[in-house]
Amino acid sequence: MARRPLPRILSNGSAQLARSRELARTAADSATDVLHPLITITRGLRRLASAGRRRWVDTPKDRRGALLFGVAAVLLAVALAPYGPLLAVVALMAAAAWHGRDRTPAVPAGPAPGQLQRLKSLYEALVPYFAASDDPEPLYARGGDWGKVFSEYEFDGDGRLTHLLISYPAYFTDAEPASRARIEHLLGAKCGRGREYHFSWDEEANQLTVRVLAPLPTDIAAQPFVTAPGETVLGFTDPTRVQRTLPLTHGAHGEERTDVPPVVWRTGVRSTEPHLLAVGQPGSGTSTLLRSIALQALHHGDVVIVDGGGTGEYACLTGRDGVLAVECALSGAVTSLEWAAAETERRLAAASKAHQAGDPPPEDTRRPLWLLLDRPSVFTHLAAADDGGTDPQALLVAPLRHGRAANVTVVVAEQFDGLDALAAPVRQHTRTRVVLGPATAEQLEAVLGAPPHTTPVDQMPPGRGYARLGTGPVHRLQVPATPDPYDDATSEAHRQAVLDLLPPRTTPADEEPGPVPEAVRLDKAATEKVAAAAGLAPEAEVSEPAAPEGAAVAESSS
Ligand SMILES: Nc1ncnc2c1ncn2[C@@H]1O[C@H](COP(=O)(O)OP(=O)(O)OP(=O)(O)O)[C@@H](O)[C@H]1O
Repeated sequence: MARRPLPRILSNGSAQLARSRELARTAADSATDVLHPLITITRGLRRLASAGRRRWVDTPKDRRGALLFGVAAVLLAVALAPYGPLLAVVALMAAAAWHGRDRTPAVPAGPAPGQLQRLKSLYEALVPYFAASDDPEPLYARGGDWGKVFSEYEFDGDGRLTHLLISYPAYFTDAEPASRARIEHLLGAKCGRGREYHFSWDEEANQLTVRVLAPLPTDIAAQPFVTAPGETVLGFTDPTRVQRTLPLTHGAHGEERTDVPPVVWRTGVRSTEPHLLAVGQPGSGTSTLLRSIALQALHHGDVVIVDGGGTGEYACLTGRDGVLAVECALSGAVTSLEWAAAETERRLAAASKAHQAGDPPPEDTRRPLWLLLDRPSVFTHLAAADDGGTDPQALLVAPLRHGRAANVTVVVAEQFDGLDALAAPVRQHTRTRVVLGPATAEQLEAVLGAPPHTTPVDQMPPGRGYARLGTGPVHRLQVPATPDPYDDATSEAHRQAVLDLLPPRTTPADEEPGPVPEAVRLDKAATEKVAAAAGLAPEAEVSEPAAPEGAAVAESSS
């Protein structure tokens, strides 16, 4: 069957359209070239006129007459002078041309020579990772065109890259973490060490965006944070993934004000990750994080602290309103956690009775109770050494499992080498995770459950690390400086910031335990261990769970 020819408009209409568009564009370009001097002079006249108007408006009313007279005299002189009007017009045009010139700074045509060298070497470094020998049109090839793959780039004043958009071939295995990690490692090294980079992979468009992250602020001290009940600020992060900001003071004496994106952890009945595990090397700042959490928790709740480190880092909290116990010894830890387990069950039973009766949960089940455990693995080892000794972690099962409904929150801080000693329920129920201080990629992934999207930094300041709430994104984190105010090395401003946040003391002055020298504390722990080994009864016994409000301070650190 013979094919009917396509209608004319369909066969060559679009070609004609394109040709006319091209003609119109050329005509417009030529017109712009011809009219350019006219456009410049018009713009200049407009600018001169508006400058004259401004001058007139700025002149005080009593001097306007003199100004008008001056202008009229000049005009008269010009009009009477030979060739005056002609010279005046020429001068005016020259002034207009000068003022009307285009003042937008010329955009550099491309990168400076040093920057070009960096881009070229980065391209060459990526070739082995992104090239395939059987690709007929390779994006990456030795001596290839870097301009095709780096569509956006920015440099800082020192000529180092701060932003880069990289295109890569579709066959690159960007869904595999190992492949991504190789590229991220290479880019981190080639773009300059000592800075942190954020990588954002767009698998659909086959593009990778690299951004340099500004360092997180390290001079933010503990302070009252503007949060709702049930919210705890773990620290501060980048604005990339967190939209909310907190108004804060910072600087050596808290003299500056700033808005910083926080990592906010929600606890309580509606929380999906009601317990927290913080891990780090010794000295990485996990105790500081626990202290920061305790100071925030004390606004609305009660706190029990179990300190396996035994260095008295929580002594400042002893005897304060809402602090039910600060335990540094195994027997005290067991006693307090037995009480906490019983209290959790009591709260559950009371709440369920109220539900059945159609009443709201009783008031004494709603006040948040916080169990903060620093290095519980130490007590686990001590309990194992004591034949038949109770492991405090075993007492955490009820608070961990039912804490959400009973308003009981468990926070555990542990060092990397003590992670193996953590009980299964602790690992299973602590779904908010924090890693502070230096950590390998494997350690980060093991604790957080996902790798961070940023390169590790060479020098980790104390309190710096990563946080992940449940299955959410991994955030960079800087914990607010919340030092032990009894530590001599603490700066006066930070010490005062913590002292200002401490609740008033509830223990009478003569019973106040006060800060205890480390040697005494350790002696006591050792004595108890021996006593327990000899089958002696623990020194403090709490059989009934006391009501949290106004509860006596269970003190084992004095
Ligand atoms: N967020 C922070 N900001 C400023 N300094 C911090 C921060 N966190 C910790 N530090 C400082 O780092 C040091 C160690 O902190 P911290 O005692 O909290 O670490 P740790 O992990 O508990 O170590 P350890 O278990 O050995 O005591 C302290 O001198 C503390 O002041």
